[in-house]
Amino acid sequence: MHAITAILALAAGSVIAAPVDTVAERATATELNTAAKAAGKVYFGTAVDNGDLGNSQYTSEEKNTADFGQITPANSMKWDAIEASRGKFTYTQGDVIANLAKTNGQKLRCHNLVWHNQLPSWVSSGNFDNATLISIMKNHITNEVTHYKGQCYAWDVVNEAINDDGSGTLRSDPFHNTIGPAYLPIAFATAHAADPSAKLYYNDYNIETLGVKSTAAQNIVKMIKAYGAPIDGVGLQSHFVSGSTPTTAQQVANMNAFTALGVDVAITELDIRVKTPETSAELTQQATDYSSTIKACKQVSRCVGVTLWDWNDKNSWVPGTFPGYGAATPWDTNFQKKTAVYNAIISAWQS
Ligand SMILES: O[C@@H]1[C@@H](O)[C@H](O[C@@H]2CO[C@@H](O[C@@H]3CO[C@@H](O)[C@H](O)[C@H]3O)[C@H](O)[C@H]2O)OC[C@H]1O
Repeated sequence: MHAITAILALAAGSVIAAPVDTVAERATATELNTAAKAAGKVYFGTAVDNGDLGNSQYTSEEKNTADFGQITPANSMKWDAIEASRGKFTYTQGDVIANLAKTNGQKLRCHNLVWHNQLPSWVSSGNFDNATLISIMKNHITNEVTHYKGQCYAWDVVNEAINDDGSGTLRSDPFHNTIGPAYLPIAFATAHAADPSAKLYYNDYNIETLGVKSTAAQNIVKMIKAYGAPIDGVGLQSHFVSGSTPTTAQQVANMNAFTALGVDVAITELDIRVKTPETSAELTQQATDYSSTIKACKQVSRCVGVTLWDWNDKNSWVPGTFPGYGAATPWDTNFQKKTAVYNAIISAWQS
C-alpha cells in the first residue's frame, strides 16, 4: 500500500508534491515496510548476505518492497571484503547488494567502514605508526565511500568502538591504540568529504537502554561534534534475547537521550533470539518483544527506521554465534512467516 501523493498548490504558480498519510492508509498498511512508512518512518528493512542470493525463495521475499524498503549488506562492504590487501579494492560482492537495492528501489544502508572485527590481518597486525594508520584509514574510507557515492542512504562509519567491560571506555583496537579517540572524528570527517549526502552513523550493541555503554555512545556523539565533524545518527543494533528485551519505555528513554544531542536513531540489526528448540510460549513472548521494540521506534519521531538482521531463521547468524539460541527472526527456517511475530510488528506500527 503506497502513500497517496497529493499535489498542494502553495504560492502563485508553485506546486509541491507531498505525501499524505491518511487514517485510512494507516489502518490498511499490512506489510512491514508499508506499515512503518504509514507510521511516518523512512523504511523497514533487512540485512542481505551475498551467499543467500542463490535461493529463489529467498530472493523473491528479499525484493518484496512492501516488507523491505531498505537493505544492508551483512558482510560484503566490510573492510576484509573490500580491501583484503593493502591498496587493492574489490567491490564485486558489495556491488551485487548495491545493485539489488537500485534494481528493486530499496534504500541502502552501507555497513561498515571502521570496525575491529572482519579487519584483515595486514591492518590488525600491521603495527603502523600514527601517521601511517591515519593515512590507511582515510584511504580506505575515501575509496569505498567514493565508490558508493550517491547510493548509500546511510553509512555505519564506525562500528562497536566501546568496551564491553562496563567501564564505558573505548575498545582497545588498532585504531584507538594507535590514533587515540581522534580516529572517530577523523573517520566521520573523511566519510563526509567523500559523500556529503550520505547520513553518517555510529553503530553499536548494548546501547539500547540507558546505562554506562549508552552514555559512552552519547559521549562519542558529543566528541565527534566537538571536533567539528558531522554525525547524523546512532545505530542501535538491538540483538535482543526474548524475555529480557528492554521495555518500550526503556528503549524510548534511551532513544530520547540520543536525539537530545541532535542526531537521529535507527534500529539497525534487530533480531530477538530464543532458546532452541523453541516452544510456543517462547514464540508468544518473542512476538511481545518485537512489539515492544517497534513501539519504541514508533514513539520517537527521530527513530527513522528498523532493519532486521536477517529476516528469516534459515539465514540468521544467531545459531552460529549464540549456541543454544535461534529462531530469532519473523520468518522460520522454511521461509514461512511466523504470523504472531509478523502481525505483532504491524500492530505495533499501527498503535
Ligand atoms: O566466517 C565468517 C562469519 O563468521 C561471518 O559472519 C558474519 C559476522 O558478522 C555478522 O554481522 C554482524 C552482527 O552483529 C554486529 O556485531 C555487526 O555490526 C554485524 O556486522 C554477520 O551477520 C555474519 O554473517 O561472515 C563471514 C564469514 O567469513
